[in-house]
Amino acid sequence: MADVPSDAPEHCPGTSSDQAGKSSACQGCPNQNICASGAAKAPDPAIEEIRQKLTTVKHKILVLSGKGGVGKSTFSAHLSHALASDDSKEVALLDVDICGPSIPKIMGIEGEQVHQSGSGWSPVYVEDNLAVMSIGFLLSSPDDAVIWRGPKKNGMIKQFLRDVDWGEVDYLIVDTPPGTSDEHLSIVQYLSGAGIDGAVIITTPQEVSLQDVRKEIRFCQKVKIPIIGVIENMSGFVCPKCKNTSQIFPPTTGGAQRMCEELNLPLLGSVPLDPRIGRSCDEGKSFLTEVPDSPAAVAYQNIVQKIRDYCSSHTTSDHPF
Ligand SMILES: Nc1ncnc2c1ncn2[C@@H]1O[C@H](COP(=O)(O)OP(=O)(O)OP(=O)(O)O)[C@@H](O)[C@H]1O
Repeated sequence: MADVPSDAPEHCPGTSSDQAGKSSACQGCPNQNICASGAAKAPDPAIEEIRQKLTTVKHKILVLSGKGGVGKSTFSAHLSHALASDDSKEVALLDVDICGPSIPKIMGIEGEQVHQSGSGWSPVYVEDNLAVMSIGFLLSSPDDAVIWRGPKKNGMIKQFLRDVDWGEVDYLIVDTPPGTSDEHLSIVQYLSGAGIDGAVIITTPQEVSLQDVRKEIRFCQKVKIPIIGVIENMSGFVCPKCKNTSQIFPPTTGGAQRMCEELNLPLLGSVPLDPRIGRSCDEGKSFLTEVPDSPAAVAYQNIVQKIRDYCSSHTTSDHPF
């Protein structure tokens, strides 16, 4: 069968079969989730429509984490702010955390509405050169719960990529939910034509987070997304008075560094824990402009520079799916 992957188990039903990912032969196969999601089936015509739509978007970056609450949305927001601080760059931030959209709050645009224009949905602008799209803008209240199964989430992500009037964009940052869920499979599937520059993976120094990050790394390798690098967030606490650093999560200090060395991945940097980050996020303000000289803001800026450098030295077509 033409659609049986080379690493398939015996009696694999094939990626385009209705039984893909569901038959007894699929149990234990590393491709099971991808096949069951339908992502491996015959290409959806939307992939080509999205490819055409996103020809005006230069760089597409995914922000991933194994665990929730490790600072992924916070980083996505600050990466977007930092990139948009260069007025010559157009930046877009897409929140595909369908069930827990926190980007509108962090970006200070909670309660905003998206509008339909002749060329699609208009995103919400934080600055002239910083556009945001999130399901949070489509809910009647921030407390509304989105309880959707995979196909509905898939449809929403398709619409975000195909029907939003993104315009000319230098960087599209995609904030994802934790783990490797339906949203990840959808985004990978729908961007397979347009291409993804790479993924930034966020972890905390704790072993529980590092363990899940290894799964995230394997996911990227499996779906052939280049990994730009790993960020260790909440990495120590710098006392604002004495400037000494305390490790909050001993004895795992340096865990991300060791994991990166072992897996031959770049560690983009470590961002210390700073309670002012949470405060800025709650107030919808950029921590980078609120406390620009803090060790955490400096760490963010250094990391963002590495991501800029990565994007300018890679083109998406270097990494065809
Ligand atoms: N370096 C940091 N220092 C202090 N607080 C931080 C730091 N990074 C993130 N936070 C705070 O940690 C909390 C979780 O961050 P965030 O919502 O970005 O995590 P997440 O990984 O996106 O979570 P989820 O996947 O569940 O949406 C937030 O309250 C945020 O303000």
